[in-house]
Amino acid sequence: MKIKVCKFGGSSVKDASQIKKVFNIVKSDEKRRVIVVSAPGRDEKYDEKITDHLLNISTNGNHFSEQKIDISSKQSFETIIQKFEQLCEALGIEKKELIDSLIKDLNNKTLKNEKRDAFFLSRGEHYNAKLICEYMKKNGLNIKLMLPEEFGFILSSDYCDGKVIEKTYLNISEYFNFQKADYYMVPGFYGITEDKEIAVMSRGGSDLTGGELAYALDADSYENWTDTNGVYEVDPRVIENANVIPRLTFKELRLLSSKGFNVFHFNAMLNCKKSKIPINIRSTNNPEHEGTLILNERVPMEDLVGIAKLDNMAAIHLQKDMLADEIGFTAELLKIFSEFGINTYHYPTDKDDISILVEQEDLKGNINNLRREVERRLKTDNIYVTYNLSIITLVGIGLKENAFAIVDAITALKQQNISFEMFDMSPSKISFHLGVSQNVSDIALKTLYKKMLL
Ligand SMILES: Nc1ncnc2c1ncn2[C@@H]1O[C@H](COP(=O)(O)OP(=O)(O)O)[C@@H](O)[C@H]1O
Ligand SMILES: N[C@@H](CC(=O)OP(=O)(O)O)C(=O)O
Repeated sequence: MKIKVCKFGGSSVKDASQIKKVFNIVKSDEKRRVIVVSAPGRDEKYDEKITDHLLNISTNGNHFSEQKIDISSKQSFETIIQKFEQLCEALGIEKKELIDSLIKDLNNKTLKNEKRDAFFLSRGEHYNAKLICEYMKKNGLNIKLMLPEEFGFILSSDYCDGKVIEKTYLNISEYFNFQKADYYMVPGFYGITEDKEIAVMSRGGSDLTGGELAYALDADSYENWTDTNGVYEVDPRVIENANVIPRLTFKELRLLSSKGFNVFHFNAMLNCKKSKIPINIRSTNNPEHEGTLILNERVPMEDLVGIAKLDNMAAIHLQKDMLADEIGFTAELLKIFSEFGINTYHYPTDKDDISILVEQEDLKGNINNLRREVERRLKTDNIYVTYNLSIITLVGIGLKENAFAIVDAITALKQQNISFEMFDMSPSKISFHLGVSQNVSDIALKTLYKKMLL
């Protein structure tokens, strides 16, 4: 029997009643054998994720104070202990050993800088998996806890942005052999470096753990359980009552999730795509719903499947006469951005101009030096920046056959008097991007949704 790997996100394991739902979901399909869990997410009482509280302790309160959130490191410590105590009590788990060990970890004084952050960040998944595994065992499941540090989920030494190392796949296929247990429980998000130190992947990284396990075990499918019925045509926080997209290709979801659909970590699907393992995004709160199925291919019934929006972007405009004739100009420009560690999104260009779209946050404290460096190396005539932009991305493999869809989009915006700052079509012709001022971005999204998807 081919098994299913199931990842339950923070919202699915945030409290005892959610964990009970997880247990029922696991039991209701005999293929669901490998369970990946996140740290507890936000709940009715706590506005911040346990993972953020952990980072707040590691950084001595800086993590929240930088975001102007008034929670001290001591308060984070108390919140975490309270959360795990409550979980143990509500699930009937013996708490002393787990809480003592958690307190010991949270008092760690030996690790420094990134290694310390990574270790603290990982503790939410570590203890939540222990606890949920205990609960499932107590309720009759023959389940074994598989810790990344024990079976060898090996990451590169970028402690807070670790990348999976090839050896991990061999380790998984060797250890997950179902000889001593029927089910395996794995904490997501973290792994261990070759030097045996804890590292984490990027935020949202439990999705990655699930994707890598599904790939290494050649799973039947990878189920990603969250708090929405699937992937909606537009962000449900901006537009209520949008439809769930039943089927999407990997490419479509990758484009949408890199442009604002943060329902799923877009790197988590790379290997599943390679092995044609379908990903099913489903709701723990509504397991009857079939959710969204992500596949290698699908036959498009429509032009457009989804519209994503990415806020807090900035465009850096550069002008220089005949820059397009200078071989290597764009390459050198992008090199400068990469030297500053700034990720670039789009770069519409013309004979004398080029604009580079970046995340606004990345310019903080960098912009003056960046400007000087560009002027020095590329002798530009003028550089200016437009802040507070939003990128609206329209995606669908059907668009390839109907590029005129863009006419409908622009007409709809014109009728609402919404002008746009930038337009760009992807080379694959399955997505196009519109840059609008952020203060009209919600209304622009609603307008496009009504015209093109409703
Ligand atoms: N198009 C979309 N479809 C579904 N959810 C979306 C979309 N865009 C953004 N989201 C957000 O993604 C959230 C789920 O992701 P996340 O909070 O990481 O879940 P989890 O806790 O399960 O890992 C949803 O609650 C929703 O607010
Ligand atoms: N807990 C980690 C990893 C993760 O994947 O979480 P979630 O499933 O809640 O997105 C984070 O907050 O980044």
